[in-house]
Amino acid sequence: MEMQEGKDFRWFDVKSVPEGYIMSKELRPNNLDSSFCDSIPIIDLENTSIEAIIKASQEFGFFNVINHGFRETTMTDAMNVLKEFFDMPTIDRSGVIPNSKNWVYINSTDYSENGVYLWRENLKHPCHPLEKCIPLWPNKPSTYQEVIAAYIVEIRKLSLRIFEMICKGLGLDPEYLNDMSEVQILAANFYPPCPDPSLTLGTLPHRDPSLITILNQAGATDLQVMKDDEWITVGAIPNSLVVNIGRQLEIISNGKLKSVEHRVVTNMHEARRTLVTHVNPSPDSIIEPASVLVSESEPPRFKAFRYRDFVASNRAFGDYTNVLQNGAGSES
Ligand SMILES: O=C(O)CCC(=O)C(=O)O
Ligand SMILES: [Fe+2]
Repeated sequence: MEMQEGKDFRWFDVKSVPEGYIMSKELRPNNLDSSFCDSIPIIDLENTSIEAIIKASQEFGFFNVINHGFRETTMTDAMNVLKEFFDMPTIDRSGVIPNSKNWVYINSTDYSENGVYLWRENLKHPCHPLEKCIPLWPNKPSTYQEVIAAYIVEIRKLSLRIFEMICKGLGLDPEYLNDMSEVQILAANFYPPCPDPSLTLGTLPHRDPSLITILNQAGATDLQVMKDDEWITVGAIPNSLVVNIGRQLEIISNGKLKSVEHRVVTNMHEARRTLVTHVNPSPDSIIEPASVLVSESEPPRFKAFRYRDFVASNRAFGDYTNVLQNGAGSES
């Protein structure tokens, strides 16, 4: 990071996209006007049916949840502390301690995919067991630990409600998913404005390695989901949370629920900040199609594996698997 005349210049303070950030032709979003749409289903949690959640999870793999029961301040405080974190001088954000049981802050040029940098900065840390993890999180801004802990507690409650409905809808024991899951990882992203969004990506197309992921995009757009071979943009609904089905839940449901590709594009005008919580199986759980969903006429479509092995062989958390998967609770 260069310091000139006392100002903390940052990588995105540029008039054109530096070469290192230009995606290959196949990955570039090119025309971003075509696909605006807010048609991922909206689930009003106080007034919904189990069928609506199952249908959304089958057709889109994504839904937008409103009336989720969060106190509004829990959401806004979390987004505010995130803004403060990413606005701090670079030196205060640098918490990368490879292979330690700690948090990682990834500047755009610390990490490249396919040799190209993503247009984002990223903070990740483990969240389970919560009490042990909290003191290891960033302590600048000074309210970070307290505010994010309150957010994680609410996310856990929400994930339990959603899991119970999904279990009922699939015909599983209502506790099936609750018993095997934890809010394990928080990923906070900062996507600054970009001078040419047709050339860059904030996040490459991927499917989540989680059971479900709960995303707070604070009313911003730029998240796109693959539907019928086209990218559709997830609309901005104030105070909503975006839920998506991860690969593990697709497998447990024997393919009934879909884990769908998504990506983040950039925009010229406004920074996007997101708080992403991955609700994952515990590392030693065995993932396989639930036995009640398998029969002679519906054979298992996936083989059983240990979640820990899935993470390792898919490099599911990139270069930081040790830090993130082992977390504070692990002996290893
Ligand atoms: O930041 C976002 O909007 C999405 C990030 C994402 O897809 C992920 O962390 O899995
Ligand atoms: Fe994702």
